[in-house]
Amino acid sequence: MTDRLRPHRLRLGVNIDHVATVRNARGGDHPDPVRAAEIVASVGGDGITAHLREDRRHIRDADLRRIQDATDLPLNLEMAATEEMLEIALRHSPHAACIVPEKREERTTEGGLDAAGQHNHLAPFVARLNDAGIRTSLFIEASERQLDAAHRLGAPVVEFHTGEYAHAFLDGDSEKLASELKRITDMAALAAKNGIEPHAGHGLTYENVQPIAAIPQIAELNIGHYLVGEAIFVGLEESVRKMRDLMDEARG
Ligand SMILES: CC(=O)[C@@H](O)[C@H](O)COP(=O)(O)O
Ligand SMILES: NCC(=O)COP(=O)(O)O
Repeated sequence: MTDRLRPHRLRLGVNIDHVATVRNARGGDHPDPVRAAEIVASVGGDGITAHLREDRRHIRDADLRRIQDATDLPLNLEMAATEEMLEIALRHSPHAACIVPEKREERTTEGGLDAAGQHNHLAPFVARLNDAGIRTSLFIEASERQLDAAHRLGAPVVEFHTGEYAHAFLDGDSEKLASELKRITDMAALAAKNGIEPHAGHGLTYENVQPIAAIPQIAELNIGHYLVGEAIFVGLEESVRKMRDLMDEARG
């Protein structure tokens, strides 16, 4: 059996946003995120993730169709819960859409979506994406309250924001790291028990990925900034391949 057909293989979605960040720095068309998507496909990545931010600071509208045309890999579109983004998602019909919180002035996605506090706002977005056959995911903190809200909203997938875990790792705060890992581990088990597929991502690196990858219920990791950063030194093929190997090693 080839690796990609293994029943419980942890999927790697590669977020190519920051290839577009570098492109946009000079306003031209190099480096092209489409070329990155093709490389990800050639080295066994399982999906492409792209966050079309409202301010278009990296991925732009035209990139989406070009990515979809260039590879057969499933596209996971990260999007804010706005009418504009919903219309774009419905028009492009990606394999998956992950609803993320978005603040115009933030440097990156700072926390999880408040699915519990925004139930009434989010419900029509989840319903319309689900109705269109797009696998809807909510990018939430690993907490019982948010997971329960995702369940009530009818989201088939959640992605746990691993930013706090990644910060604790960087800070060398072993107590916080252990409690973040426990929180994600416990919530992954609860999600799976409730029939929700748990994913994880944000701030994952070669150094911190394995404890997260080892959580048995987690079906997919979405990793971007670090892989693109490493690619500057070793190339995207090599950075994706090494991440893949580390994930496989963690799963045993
Ligand atoms: C939601 C999320 O975590 C990703 O979108 C990722 O962080 C890349 O985009 P930004 O760097 O713009 O947040
Ligand atoms: N949803 C998380 C993601 O797509 C990638 O986050 P990062 O690795 O760029 O921090």
